[in-house]
Amino acid sequence: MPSLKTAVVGAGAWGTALADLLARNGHAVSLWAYESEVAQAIDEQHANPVFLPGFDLHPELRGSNDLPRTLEGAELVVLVMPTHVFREVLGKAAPHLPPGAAIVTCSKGIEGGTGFTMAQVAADVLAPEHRDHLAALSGPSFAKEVASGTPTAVTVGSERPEVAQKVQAAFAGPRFRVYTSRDIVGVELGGAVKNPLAIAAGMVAGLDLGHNAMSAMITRGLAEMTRLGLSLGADLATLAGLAGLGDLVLTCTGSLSRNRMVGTRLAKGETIEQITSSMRQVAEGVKNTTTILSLARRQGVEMPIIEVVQRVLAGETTPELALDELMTREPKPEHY
Ligand SMILES: NC(=O)C1=CN([C@@H]2O[C@H](COP(=O)(O)OP(=O)(O)OC[C@H]3O[C@@H](n4cnc5c(N)ncnc54)[C@H](O)[C@@H]3O)[C@@H](O)[C@H]2O)C=CC1
Ligand SMILES: O=C(CO)COP(=O)(O)O
Repeated sequence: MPSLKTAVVGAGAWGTALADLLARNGHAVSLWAYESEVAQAIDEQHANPVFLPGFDLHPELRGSNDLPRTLEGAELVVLVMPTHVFREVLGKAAPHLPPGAAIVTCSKGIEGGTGFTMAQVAADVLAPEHRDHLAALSGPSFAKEVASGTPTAVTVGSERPEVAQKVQAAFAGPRFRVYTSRDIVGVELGGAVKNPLAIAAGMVAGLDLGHNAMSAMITRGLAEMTRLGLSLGADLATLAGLAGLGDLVLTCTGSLSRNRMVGTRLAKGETIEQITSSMRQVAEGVKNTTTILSLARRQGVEMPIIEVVQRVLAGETTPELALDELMTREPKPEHY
């Protein structure tokens, strides 16, 4: 793979881990950070003590707080902003995107109001000549594990196979396996929907409800993800793959998940305000539960687990009552 001039936009844990991976793959990477102190630490100390503490970053990785300079001449642009600021930051980046650059979304969520995935937001914001170069990368991938170099496999979706293959080649390495897919909607939807489901799984864990309950939560969560995905044109195989089931299992069972941790803390009696005010990192499920539910209602799709998560987050019920409520819903066939 030839070395690509690469811009990574967003220096949270995931943007930093991906930028480091791309630099290790021999690309010339510039990482834009929203906070100037984060940009400076990346550039000068080769570290991100705020969002990815404890890792030495590649010495050639450049940090910057200047978006136009970060994007100058980029052949690959990797977008990793939290979803609630995605449109705003991309709007600022748009005039500086070089023509022909592959543009990859790596954020996991659905935009409020529009119900768009992040690649759909990008298609909405960007000039028509950029739209043919869009891709989305998603799958079971905790930033800390990717930064440690433990084996990880993800999927990159694009309507254009040549774009997916370019992105695949740029990211792939002996510890980071990348599959391609034409189903960009399915790839993005899996990553978005698993976040509120991981909050539910955290509640199951926090209440010590046992392994049976966790397995039921994951499987019925997958049913909700699948119903919504199919209604939006996603492929069943994508939802059963890395970006769907794979990421759902990881975040529902992995102690590194921020969304799962939110659910566990809710179950232990903290309020959502107490939890979010104690975190600088983003747990996308907190804001995205409502955006996903609105999308589901628009599609006429039932998502009972995500509905109770929304009511717990709104303070309308407790995790105990919410989980009881799920168990006592009207009896029905498993598949309908
Ligand atoms: N951390 C992980 O393991 C993974 C995260 N993701 C996704 O990546 C996206 C980014 O998450 P992380 O990198 O983990 O972030 P993070 O939670 O580590 O850090 C928060 C990020 O938000 C940025 N930020 C806060 N306010 C901002 C504003 N007003 N404008 C622009 N940026 C602002 C911060 O600069 C920082 O980059 C999310 O959608 C997340 O779901 C996807 C896969 C793995
Ligand atoms: O998306 C992730 C792993 O694939 C990270 O999950 P959390 O945002 O819940 O930490």
